[in-house]
Amino acid sequence: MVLSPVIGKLLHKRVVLASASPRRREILSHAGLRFEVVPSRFKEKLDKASFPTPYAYAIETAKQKALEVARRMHQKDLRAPDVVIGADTIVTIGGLILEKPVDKQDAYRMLSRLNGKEHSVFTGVAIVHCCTTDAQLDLEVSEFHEETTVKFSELSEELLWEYIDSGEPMDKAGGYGIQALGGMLVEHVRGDFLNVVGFPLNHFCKKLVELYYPPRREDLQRVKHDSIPAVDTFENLSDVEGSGSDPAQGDDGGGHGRAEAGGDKRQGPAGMQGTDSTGTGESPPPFPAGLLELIDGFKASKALFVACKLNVFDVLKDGAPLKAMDIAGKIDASVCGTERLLDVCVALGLLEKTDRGYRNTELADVHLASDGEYSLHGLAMRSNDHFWNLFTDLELAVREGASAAFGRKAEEPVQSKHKKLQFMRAMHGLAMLTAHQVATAFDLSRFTSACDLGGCTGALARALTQEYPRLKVTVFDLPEVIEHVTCFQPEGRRPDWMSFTPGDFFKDDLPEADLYILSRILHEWPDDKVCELLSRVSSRCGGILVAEKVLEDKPAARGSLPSSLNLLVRTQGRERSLPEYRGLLERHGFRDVRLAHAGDRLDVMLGTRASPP
Ligand SMILES: O=c1[nH]cc([C@@H]2O[C@H](COP(=O)(O)OP(=O)(O)OP(=O)(O)O)[C@@H](O)[C@H]2O)c(=O)[nH]1
Repeated sequence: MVLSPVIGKLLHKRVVLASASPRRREILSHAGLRFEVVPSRFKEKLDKASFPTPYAYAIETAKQKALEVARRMHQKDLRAPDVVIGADTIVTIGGLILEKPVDKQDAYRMLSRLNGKEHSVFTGVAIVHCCTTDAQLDLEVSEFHEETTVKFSELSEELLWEYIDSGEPMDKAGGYGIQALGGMLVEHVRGDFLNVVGFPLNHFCKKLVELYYPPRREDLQRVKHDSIPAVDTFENLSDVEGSGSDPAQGDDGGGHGRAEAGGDKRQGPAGMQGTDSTGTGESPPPFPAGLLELIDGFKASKALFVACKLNVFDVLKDGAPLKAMDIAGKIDASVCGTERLLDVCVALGLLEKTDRGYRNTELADVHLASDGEYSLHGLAMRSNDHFWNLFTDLELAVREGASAAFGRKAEEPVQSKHKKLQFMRAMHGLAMLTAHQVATAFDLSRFTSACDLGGCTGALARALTQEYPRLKVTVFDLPEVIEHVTCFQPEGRRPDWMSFTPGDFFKDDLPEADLYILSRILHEWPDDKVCELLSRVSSRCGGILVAEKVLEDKPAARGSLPSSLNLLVRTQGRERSLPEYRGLLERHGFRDVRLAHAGDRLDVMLGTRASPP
């Protein structure tokens, strides 16, 4: 039985499910779809940091899975199937993406993170239409994602381990299977259940409707865009030639008068099948959803900045949900404006809306309230107050080059106390997120003293002293920075085991150290200044630890692009590749320069030299 008429549209096509997931196979075959299964060989190793959202990552992975199968099948038979379906399911919590656990400990880490909390499950789906002409493969990809929110009960350690020992978590995103034993861990689900299991069937059908029945212009006014047509709207939808009852063929078999001259044939994705759904003789291109999202991206950023500036996430932190009117009162803003801003924050995944009002998502609680240990509120504020304006000069910076733009409106002298603190908060938020990974990227136990040049609030220095209790660490930064470091220390006072020394690393004497650290410093400067700084440290130490996002050989990863433009509008510096960093370090006597990844946003290089006599 085929309940959904759009599934019927695929019945006479050669459909391939590019997935090894038994759940996806089951969901689609229960829906009446006939297909072959060809598991994808695509390695799920895309750089998560290079995607603007977790779902963009899931969509891209789904797409690559499907494309790999389409291309492989085409190569083998010189004929690809008509349609290849790929999917990828991920779990996100607190900004982290969880996939399938690699072992029991990993499953334990995942389930402990989810324990007692709410998280999101995203499935990205790609529907690839293939067309082979003269042995040439032409592919058209349609993609979408679905989000479902799942809340776990508070679970005991014993129960978690019992569940892990059942073996169920191992091949499941986030380490649980909601359809089986894992269902017992779940308190509630908001959204499509099957999406959690691995395939958002409902959205898939809507997408097929969009692809196979693009609305005619006159219908646009009366058909709600995203609804699945009722079964009686498209009766007898067989693709069999001469069936005579496809409404697209223009007879009256339930076709509801769609037979006008030049009417749409509604056979599938317009681009692939030359369908004329506009009546103008030209096929409309695929809907450029990603591009539109990009065009609107600045509005999303600004909404986030304004919500931070108005302290929306502070008002809602750890508290009961509040209605728009109450929030408006607390942030001193209009009710209608506040409500719109709150709804946008819901759409962006920063807030949740329930019958009782709005509340922070975990992401907002951890990163957007101003007082958390891992708060990025300072970074959002600096982006709003400083980078936003600088980016209005991007065109000029591109036309004239960094050196011409630099100095005109570039880096502001960090003048007022407010600005200084905002700068430090932004740096502190970023450093806190990566400090542990930078500190542990290499074994530094052979060094006895370290100096973090431009170490700002000492976030990295603190992580180093925690990792190497015998390491004596000095933070060296400008006097106007050192003046304010105390308020960033957890105990509200400077710790005894670290020292802070004020100075300018281009001009003043540097503290003696065995290891010099330059974290996010070198990219701020052009090569001549980098050389000046490296020659100041090279003769005095046994090693150098440099933390930067290293440009890869392939076209720049998306994650490093905004930073690269940031440097263009703001400084004369630039991001560099590993050979470039290696060249600079080797020129100053550092040998054996090694690279380690410290998470998605930062890489660490360690270079050593024979200790000075
Ligand atoms: O509650 C549940 N949550 C998730 C699952 C299953 O988890 C996996 C997710 O992994 P992925 O999307 O990478 O898919 P694979 O299994 O590796 O198959 P592919 O060949 O398509 O890459 C998926 O199987 C979900 O069904 C679950 O069962 N319950």
